[in-house]
Amino acid sequence: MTEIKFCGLKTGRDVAAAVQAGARWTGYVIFPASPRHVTPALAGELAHLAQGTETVAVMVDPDDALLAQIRDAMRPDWIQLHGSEDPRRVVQARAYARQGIIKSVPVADASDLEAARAYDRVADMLLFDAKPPRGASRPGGWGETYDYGLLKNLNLSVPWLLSGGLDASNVAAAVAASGAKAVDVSSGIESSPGIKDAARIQAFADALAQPAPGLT
Ligand SMILES: O=C(O)c1ccccc1NCC(=O)[C@H](O)[C@H](O)COP(=O)(O)O
Repeated sequence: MTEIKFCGLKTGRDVAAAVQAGARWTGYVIFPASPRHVTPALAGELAHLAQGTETVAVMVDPDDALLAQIRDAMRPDWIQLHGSEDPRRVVQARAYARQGIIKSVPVADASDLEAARAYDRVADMLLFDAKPPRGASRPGGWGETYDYGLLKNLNLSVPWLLSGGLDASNVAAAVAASGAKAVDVSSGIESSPGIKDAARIQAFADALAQPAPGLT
């Protein structure tokens, strides 16, 4: 079974839909420039509703004060570092999460995968995401795709998630191409930036329950 992280949840309704669809992880973006931004206090309330899921605080180069704020308000299972945090900073941030750190790695071509090696065994999980468009105001959540097959046969010691431009129409093929055991999605389950759609959330989960196109 492919595990799912539904990311960028902002309302109790979003959380209920993600739980109903069988989310393993629910993600909350704490980054004011994002259309998915929630305050630490709201992230705490939503995480409380997300019973049965592992909660993820998604942050971009957070300082210690913000990490402490999110720890106290939300007590996240995971902190996803989605900025330019180096391996040393990943180790420091670990103290603020109950289970560990997910480090994002932006991918456009094969050379980008080398960067992931520096975080293997340093982060507890990796998340391979598309590189944001040039000049972007935030590092994730753009619905950009890349060649998911680049991830096939990655030899890493830690688990990883496939992310970037996934939706119900392409996720099964992306899993087949990459060999991913877990996936992350945000804009592919929205009707417009920051507005989650319960039907798209369920359709995404349903797509993973079907055989990939071309496979029987
Ligand atoms: O989603 C955002 O707005 C965001 C802002 C700042 C940092 C990270 C952000 N998202 C991180 C995620 O984990 C997204 O799910 C990931 O980038 C994939 O997004 P999408 O291509 O839209 O599915």
